[in-house]
Amino acid sequence: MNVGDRHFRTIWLNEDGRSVDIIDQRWLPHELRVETLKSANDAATAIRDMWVRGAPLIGVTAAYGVALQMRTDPSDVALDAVWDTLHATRPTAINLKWALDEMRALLRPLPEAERAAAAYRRASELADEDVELNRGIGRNGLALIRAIAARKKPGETVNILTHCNAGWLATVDYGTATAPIYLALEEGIFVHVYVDETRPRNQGAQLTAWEMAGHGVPHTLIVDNAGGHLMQRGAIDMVIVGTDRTTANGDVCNKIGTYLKALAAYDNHVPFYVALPSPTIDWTIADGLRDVPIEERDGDEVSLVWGRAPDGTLCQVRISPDATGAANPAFDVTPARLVTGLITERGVAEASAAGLKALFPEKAKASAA
Ligand SMILES: CSC[C@H]1O[C@H](OP(=O)(O)O)[C@H](O)[C@@H]1O
Repeated sequence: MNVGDRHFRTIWLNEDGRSVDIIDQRWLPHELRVETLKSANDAATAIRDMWVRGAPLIGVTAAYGVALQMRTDPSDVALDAVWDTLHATRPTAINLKWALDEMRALLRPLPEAERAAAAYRRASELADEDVELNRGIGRNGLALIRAIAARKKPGETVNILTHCNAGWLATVDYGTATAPIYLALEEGIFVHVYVDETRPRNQGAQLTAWEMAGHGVPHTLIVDNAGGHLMQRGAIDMVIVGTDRTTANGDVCNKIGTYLKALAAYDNHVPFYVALPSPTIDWTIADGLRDVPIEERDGDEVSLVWGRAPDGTLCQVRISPDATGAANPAFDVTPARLVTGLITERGVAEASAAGLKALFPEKAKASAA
């Protein structure tokens, strides 16, 4: 997306043709910092410590991490070791394993001398494919926004709530939940986005709000607990969120707090959509509550908050007593029954095994549902 007059992706090959540049998202919205990953371990750190985050972007970063390793040591042992190292960084987003499996399946049969070039090529392809998948999600989600706009009076706004950041910063470009919003704005539809701050790391307040402001999308930051209140008062026309792993029967794992939004939407008859590229579907599991691993992150992410001090410096402040420990589950699971539809690159699927198989028939045999 454009940042000022410069187009950015979230990750790209450095001009040296070997290292990999990323936007280090920890410092947004206050500073746009680019970091250079020079090794697979750098890529692992960037994923684990959330310099980059978001399921599709995690996958592409891991793919480049494999390429960085193949340039250093293209052996089978190194290939397996880097798969293990990168896979261990974060447990929930299925795109991580999907990308690592893609890379290993490609590289294993190749002579070692050919592996580095093939790995960089494939990582670049995965990045480009992500952009195209998101464009497809955008087109399919746009139709839903158009339909809501058509039921409104001329000039009335379509009010959309989103949780966390499933924007271009969570992918290589365009985003998943935000792709339809960007297209709606470009089409002249009056859209407005309520942005959940999304505690504890505030991906909404820091990242989604930054994206919306940068792209000129009218938006309002709200605390996570305000969404139900707004839905009760008819202020929300639809909810669009992303996902880190959706099961074969449509259970949706996403940032903590998503389930509560889905409950409020269900109770207030607000359409609740989930935007996802097909690599985010885990066809091997059906029961999300039972089978999706939920990442438990450091409690300090709850107790400490980053921000800009009055003197302009970035700092962390503690918001709870030193003696108070904090629990920090990073994701929750929304049962398929609460999901209105899954916006994919191939169309909008019912959140069910049948709905997903109808759009992805080639996955039917592999489906656990
Ligand atoms: C398009 S995937 C975005 C997804 O990833 C976020 O999690 P995190 O920031 O911890 O990587 C969040 O669940 C978003 O919905």
